[in-house]
Amino acid sequence: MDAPTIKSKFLTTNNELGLVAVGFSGGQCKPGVDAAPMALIESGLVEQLRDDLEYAIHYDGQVHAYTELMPAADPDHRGMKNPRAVSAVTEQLSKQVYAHAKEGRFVLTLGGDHSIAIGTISGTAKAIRERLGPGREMAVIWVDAHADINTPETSESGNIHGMPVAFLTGLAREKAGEPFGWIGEDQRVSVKKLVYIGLRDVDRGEKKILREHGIKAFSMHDVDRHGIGKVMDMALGWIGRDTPIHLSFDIDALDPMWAPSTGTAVRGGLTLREGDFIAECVHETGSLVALDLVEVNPSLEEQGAAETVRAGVSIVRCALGDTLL
Ligand SMILES: NC(=[NH2+])NCCC[C@H](N)C(=O)O
Ligand SMILES: [Mn+2]
Ligand SMILES: [Mn+2]
Repeated sequence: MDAPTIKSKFLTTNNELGLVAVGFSGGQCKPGVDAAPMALIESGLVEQLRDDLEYAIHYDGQVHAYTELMPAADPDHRGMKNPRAVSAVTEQLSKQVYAHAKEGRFVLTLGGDHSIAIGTISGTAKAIRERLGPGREMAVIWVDAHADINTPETSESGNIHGMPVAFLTGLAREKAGEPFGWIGEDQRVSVKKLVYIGLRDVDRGEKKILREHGIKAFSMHDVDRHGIGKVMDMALGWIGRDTPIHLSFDIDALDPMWAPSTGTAVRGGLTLREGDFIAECVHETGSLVALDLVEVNPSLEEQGAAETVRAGVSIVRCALGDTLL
């Protein structure tokens, strides 16, 4: 197979990829999502990226569980569960992702629950700001059944995987000394540069936030009305050309028919092809600088675990330039 021709114009090295495997589940309550990176890697993802898609892969060979960072005690804070654990993991992950992005590598992070995006997006946002200079902001495409934009106060669950976007946009903030006080201005992204695709289970408080801040969101209703092709044109049009893109893909954006093994499955989702198509379109922009794949939980719906892993591998391949022909 020929090497893919489009790789990101924002990377200094056109085929180098930093891979971070994050075996962390503390942003929600169900064990098992920490096993996803190993399951994805065991299914041959790394070899496929190296041999089929011709990336030079920088990977430390570890699934990070960050056990050395786990606090002895972690009482709730502003209603958040495991705040210090999630904070410690995401702060460390942010440095790892930043180090890859700073070298001009594409950064692929395999989660883990979606709280880890606090680490990944803060890391790329900082590196991109430094590399492109002031005034150049990164965009985020968040593909998910959920908006994950609860503040600690609006959240009904206290699970931090439902809050990463609030911390990353500064809608939720903490002071120095509080768990998420480490997130600095240079690590945040603008609500104007955020686009959602696939939403269908958004909490009441989140809907209010989306409305009040004019956040661009394409729900499943929009996908049904316009088709995924038009939705992608609109989503990418909103972001504009020449803006680096971080794609954060929650596998629960897909319908449980294709991805049943995930902690908060919601019916009425994207088909496998629609998910792959989103990833293909984002790749085609030539602006993709990082990808997260999160919320695969091989221990749930064991019948469907292999299929869910396969769906995850497919999304990653498409985002990294795999083509059908
Ligand atoms: N990353 C996810 N799967 N998030 C699900 C979030 C569900 C719900 N909105 C909450 O705040 O708890
Ligand atoms: Mn979700
Ligand atoms: Mn999510």
